[in-house]
Amino acid sequence: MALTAVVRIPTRALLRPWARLRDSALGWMEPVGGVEVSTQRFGSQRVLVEPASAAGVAVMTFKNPPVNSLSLELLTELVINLEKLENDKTFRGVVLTSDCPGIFSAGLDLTEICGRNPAHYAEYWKAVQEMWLRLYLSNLMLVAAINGACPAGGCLMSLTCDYRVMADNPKYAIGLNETLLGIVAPFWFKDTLVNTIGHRASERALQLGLLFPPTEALQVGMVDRLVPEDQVQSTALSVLAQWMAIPDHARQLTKNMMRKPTADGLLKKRDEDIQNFVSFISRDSIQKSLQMYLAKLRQKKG
Ligand SMILES: CCCC/C=C\CC(=O)SCCNC(=O)CCNC(=O)[C@H](O)C(C)(C)COP(=O)(O)OP(=O)(O)OC[C@H]1O[C@@H](n2cnc3c(N)ncnc32)[C@H](O)[C@@H]1OP(=O)(O)O
Repeated sequence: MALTAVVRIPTRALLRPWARLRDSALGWMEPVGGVEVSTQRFGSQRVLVEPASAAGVAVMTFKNPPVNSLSLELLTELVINLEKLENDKTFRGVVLTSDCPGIFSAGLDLTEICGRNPAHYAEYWKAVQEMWLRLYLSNLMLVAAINGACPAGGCLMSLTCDYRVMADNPKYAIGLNETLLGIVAPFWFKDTLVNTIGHRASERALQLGLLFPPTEALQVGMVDRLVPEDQVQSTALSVLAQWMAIPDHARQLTKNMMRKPTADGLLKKRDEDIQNFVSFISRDSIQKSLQMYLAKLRQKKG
């Protein structure tokens, strides 16, 4: 990895993220225009990737202030950087964490699913699906270092990891709170939760839109370990060190055996899932609910 070189990601690809993904897969780069990305950190504007001091480990830090909402850009950069890590065979494990104080991720960016047109909803949902599929089926060992609030899509992202370490701060909460917004978590969100905490606990958590404080999240199995806030990342790294002792091929095949049936559920009907999302989110009643929720969030300060 070069230490100082700067590469440029083409502006057109930022505007058309799927073109950019394809271009990235082909190793295509444009020499002029676009966004500067330092290969020193391997990352991009909203997703920093730094090699950890332990060999084979990287830390992926989300930096999309103020709340790390999962905008189209963040989702795209996440997938691109994950792909780069997977292609670079020196990396075996990644810690996912946040640069936004007190917030891991606020979940889906509500401005992406509110007041836009059907084509945008379809493009956005495809990006959400892609994020989930890539993380959920990743051959890398993924550990979430949850250093703040972790609702909805943020929780989903952490649930794709192999292990979750959360800051033991009662101000933070984690869960799939979609029903509180008047929306319904899709079947693959539900499946991911069921695979983590079981059917009965998921049924209750999903219907009530529960956001669990850390102690309850640990009890229900939504996170694996609580530590003081300043030890979240170091603990995640030491967990990874333990997982690294397992031979990769055996662990990867096992992970795939456990997760593939769930991922196949979406892979078999991606287009149908996009259509369902677009028609659901475009309903007037749903748009009204989302607008009211956003307005409440914005009023909090006033
Ligand atoms: C079929 C549909 C399926 C959909 C599936 C998935 C659902 C989702 O993921 S929807 C998103 C659900 N997310 C939430 O409910 C979290 C909402 N946010 C919060 O609870 C708080 O913001 C949070 C605890 C994360 C942080 O609190 P604070 O530190 O107090 O920050 P503020 O609340 O003041 O927020 C700052 C700023 O950010 C805007 N914001 C917050 N969340 C989002 C979001 N998810 N998307 C877009 N924007 C968000 C908030 O409105 C504030 O904006 P300004 O007022 O303009 O500064």
